Amino acid sequence: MRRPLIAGNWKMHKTVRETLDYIRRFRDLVSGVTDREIMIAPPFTALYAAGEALAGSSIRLGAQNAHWAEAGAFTGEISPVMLKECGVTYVIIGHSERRHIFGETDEMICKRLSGVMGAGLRPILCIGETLEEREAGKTFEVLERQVKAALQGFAAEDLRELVVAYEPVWAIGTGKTATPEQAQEAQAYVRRLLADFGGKEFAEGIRILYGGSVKPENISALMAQPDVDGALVGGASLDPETFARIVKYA
Ligand SMILES: O=C[C@H](O)COP(=O)(O)O
Repeated sequence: MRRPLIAGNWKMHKTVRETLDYIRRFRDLVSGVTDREIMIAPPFTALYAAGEALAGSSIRLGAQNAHWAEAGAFTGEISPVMLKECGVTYVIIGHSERRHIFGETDEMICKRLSGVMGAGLRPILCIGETLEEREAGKTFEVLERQVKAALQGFAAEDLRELVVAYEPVWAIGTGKTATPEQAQEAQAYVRRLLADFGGKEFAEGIRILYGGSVKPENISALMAQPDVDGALVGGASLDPETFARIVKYA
């Protein structure tokens, strides 16, 4: 049985002070929740303070990206070791905004994944097709390319902590959520790709999240799908009350 993971990706939102206010309210709102894992990923600048504010709580801290090296001449990048020091557990890798706005390639994403794994952190690998690719009937082809490229060179036994997030690009920040059936179809396919990579047992143990305009109103129907093991929530994770409602979906 895969334990659900409800993760909030704040993107480039919230100062340190706003992060601390949020955590104070959010901790109380989700204090009774034990049957699912919760994660928030504030911007880098707020991670250290967030890590301290989350001490003693079961809410996990996430980062929105990581470089593959421990240290070096990589202006503007943050290493997995630095994130670990802040109390980070999960790292989002290959988010569509990194791929499409900042030109991150499948090759870079594979290297970032390796840095994250090497530091003992848990990667959340984001994949997903654009609207154009979906309309051209290329969804499965894109997912296959992204999964294979990211996992190239890894052994399945090293990837037991991997989380995959299926985020159709057309559903991100658009208010246009994939239907539960669309999410299930794509995520069942991703699980088949994972089985091809590391065997059925490996694939059955990997959590696959859905991301793209998740809200309190649509989370339950998405979570009812057999291959939807959680959610990666953007906009609706910015308000603690709204995110707590998503976390507490029935
Ligand atoms: O990482 C989160 C996704 O990009 C979804 O964002 P959204 O919930 O604002 O559509």
